[in-house]
Amino acid sequence: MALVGKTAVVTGAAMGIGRALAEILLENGAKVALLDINEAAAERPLQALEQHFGAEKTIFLKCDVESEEQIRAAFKKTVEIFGGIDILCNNAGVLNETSWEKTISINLMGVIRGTYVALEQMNQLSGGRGGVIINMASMAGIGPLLSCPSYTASKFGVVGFTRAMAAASEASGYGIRFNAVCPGFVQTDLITNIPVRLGQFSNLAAATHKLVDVMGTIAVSDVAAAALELLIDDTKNGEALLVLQSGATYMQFPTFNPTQNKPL
Ligand SMILES: NC(=O)C1=CN([C@@H]2O[C@H](COP(=O)(O)OP(=O)(O)OC[C@H]3O[C@@H](n4cnc5c(N)ncnc54)[C@H](O)[C@@H]3O)[C@@H](O)[C@H]2O)C=CC1
Ligand SMILES: CC/C=C\CC(=O)/C=C/C=C\C=C\C=C\[C@@H](O)[C@@H](O)C/C=C\CCC(=O)O
Repeated sequence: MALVGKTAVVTGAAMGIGRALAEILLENGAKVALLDINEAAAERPLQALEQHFGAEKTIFLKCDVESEEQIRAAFKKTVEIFGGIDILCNNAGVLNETSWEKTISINLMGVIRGTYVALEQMNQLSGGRGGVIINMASMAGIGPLLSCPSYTASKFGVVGFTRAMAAASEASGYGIRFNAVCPGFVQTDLITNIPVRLGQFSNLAAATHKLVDVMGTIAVSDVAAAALELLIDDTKNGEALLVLQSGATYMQFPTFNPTQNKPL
């Protein structure tokens, strides 16, 4: 799908990976609605994006992905201003093992809420234009991160939800592709103050820092570049793209033959 003239919604767009996603979408000619709970944090990045790409190409909408009402209002405003939605990047997420409910509500349920509200606008079966939805998972959605069990659960859920939605969409004719991005450690605020973020698992902070040292970190631009391939390539549906310092790799998952109930 060519991005020129398309409309994208990015959640958690005020900083980090979400801001990088917004930038690469704008660089490729899309209009972008930047959604975030943190309006103050979005102010300066938005000014910079407006100066570079033009104010007519971007809007910021305050939105808490824990609220279906706020998501629906933001999507409605986006359609009013830009005429429709072609792309959704469910990116907002937190790392907070002290409050596992919050982690699940934002990281997993926020992706599900955003997807289901977006279907009301994007699904070709209900008059939408179709398009593509990218869900920001993590390498911790491919393999468990011992110091972050609830975060890991949220990201495994994002990968599973994405792959199931991709299959449902293809079988039903939604005209929407669904793909997950699974980065390793990325240089953002989310991986600062790790011990505080680990809550009852803070005893595993040293092991986590060691993993960061061994695996290294990547830049937000590396994640955005990997996501771009999933946005543009119309053959990509149901993928989980692992993004590490060594590059991006499409994960292979076992397929089961229900009649034999064992991996093929
Ligand atoms: N930083 C990393 O190492 C990795 C991050 N990820 C994922 O990437 C996504 C983005 O994370 P980062 O850019 O690293 O973090 P970040 O902390 O830099 O940015 C997260 C953004 O989401 C926003 N946000 C938080 N809760 C929200 C809510 N309820 N509603 C709306 N917006 C909300 C924040 O205000 C912030 O602007 C997250 O889903 C995270 O789990 C995945 C793999 C690695
Ligand atoms: C402390 C920072 C936490 C959250 C940010 C985030 O999402 C970073 C995740 C980065 C790495 C996660 C690594 C998990 C590693 C273990 O699960 C190992 O079992 C390896 C996992 C998968 C290997 C993938 C493959 O098959 O090659």
